[in-house]
Amino acid sequence: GNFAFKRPKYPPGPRKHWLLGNLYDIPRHVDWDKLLAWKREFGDLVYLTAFGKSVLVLNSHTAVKDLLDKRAKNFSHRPQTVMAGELFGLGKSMALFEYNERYRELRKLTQQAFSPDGLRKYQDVQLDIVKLFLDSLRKDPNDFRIQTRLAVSRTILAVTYGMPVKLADEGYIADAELTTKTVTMATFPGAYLVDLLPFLKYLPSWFPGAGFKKEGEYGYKLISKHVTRPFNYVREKLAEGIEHPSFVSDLLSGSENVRRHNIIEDERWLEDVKWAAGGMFSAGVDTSYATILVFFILMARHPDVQERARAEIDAVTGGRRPVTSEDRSKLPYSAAVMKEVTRWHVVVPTGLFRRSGDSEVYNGQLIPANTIVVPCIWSLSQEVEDPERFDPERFLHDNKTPNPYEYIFGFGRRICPGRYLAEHFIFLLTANLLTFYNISIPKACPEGLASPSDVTFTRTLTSYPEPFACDIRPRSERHAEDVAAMVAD
Ligand code: HEM
Repeated sequence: GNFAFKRPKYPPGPRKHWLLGNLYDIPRHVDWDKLLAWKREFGDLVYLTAFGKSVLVLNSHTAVKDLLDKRAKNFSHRPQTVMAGELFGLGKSMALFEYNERYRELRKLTQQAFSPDGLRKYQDVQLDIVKLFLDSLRKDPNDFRIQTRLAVSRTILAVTYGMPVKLADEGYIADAELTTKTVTMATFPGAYLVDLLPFLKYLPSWFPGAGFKKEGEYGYKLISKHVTRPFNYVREKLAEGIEHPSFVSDLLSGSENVRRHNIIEDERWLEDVKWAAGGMFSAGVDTSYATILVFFILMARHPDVQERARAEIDAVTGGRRPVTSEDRSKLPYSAAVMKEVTRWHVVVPTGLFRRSGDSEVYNGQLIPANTIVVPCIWSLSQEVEDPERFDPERFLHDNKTPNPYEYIFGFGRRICPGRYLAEHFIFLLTANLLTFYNISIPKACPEGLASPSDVTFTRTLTSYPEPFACDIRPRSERHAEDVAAMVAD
């Protein structure tokens, strides 16, 4: 036979321009409509190339499982981006860390610290933060977006660094916000020209057009400070013999693994833990915040769902005390609501991109080395009946509907380590919100704010609703008093 001359077959994709390849097909925004159109046209795998770079979009549960789970060894790398990874120094953060032995050690300990067991010790502080949140809505309900973000930020800082709420508010959150903004801008591949043309990084920063280098230097300083300051806070406390439970103190002092390997004072280990911790804020705040905002929107739009969830909660708690972690297993309808919220609008629609290490043949098709792999979580979320309908019922009777918690957090060895924390805190905040407040569509929206009934979503790596208004009122005078009393003592 002539099999020796067979040319490799690449997965299907949009037709390529003779010179530019798919340059103009590669979306500049996270465009889920286009991704879905490709899925309809080309199927589970969609392949694009431009300038010797290749991109593979994965559109089905099977494709994701086959490549990211079963062939994890080859598909757990991240793309290397010059701006974020090199110039900003973010290559040291967990989300961009090179997939190697050092990463795996760090990952293992991180997963222990953020496991349901490891997180139990933060239940009280999370509830305290939720109470402050509820109280803030009593005082100024129109501030709900800022207050949501604040509650999530406080939680991440409390769990990562053991930082008390007051200190977090005064010293750290503003800093962290600025840093997150800078990081976000730099992490969408193609956001900066230097990521397409990496040799540009060798230009001196005074060179015309090399503004990105100045930006890089500015970003690097900003990020280092943001990462170092709270880390030093924990180390100082540890040196004074004060140990607030936290992710960092777990990794620096508590873990048996660390003691066994005698790496506590290893400079490199300190550096790794510092950057792993530093990345939690930008990875955890945006995503959790966006999810809670989607919850507000869907509750305003679906008063019947809201009422039913509330009735379920009241039946368990009596409706006068805050919902706690222990109540969670007794609230199946509320759990279905949260699943459907996360499915209905996937806040990380394209997942975090991966990269293939070596070339690989899958179902007879060639995936070259260094291909950027996009696990299209949005596509997975649409594999249900009538995907645009918001319907928590689909998780109650029909257990054939895939559980969103098994895909919205990513896959395999790089799956989101913060998933249990996110799930738990979002449950606590939303269940308590329903216990004490009614959420509805406002009669009129202030200038510049959309209504929950027609709000649109940003087409960014983490996708949020555009600014919107919501009508949020205590269920009764009595509920308002209960909230006030909760924070008084
Ligand atoms: C609703 C909330 C959240 C969603 C939807 C979410 C989603 C994701 C996704 C899709 C990934 C990519 C995983 C992959 O490559 O397959 C990821 C990674 C990551 N997430 Fe989350 N996340 C959330 C909350 C959090 C929180 C609260 C934290 C921290 C406390 C966190 C920390 C991280 C980190 C460090 C990574 C990088 C993991 C690695 O590359 O090893 N996330 N997340």
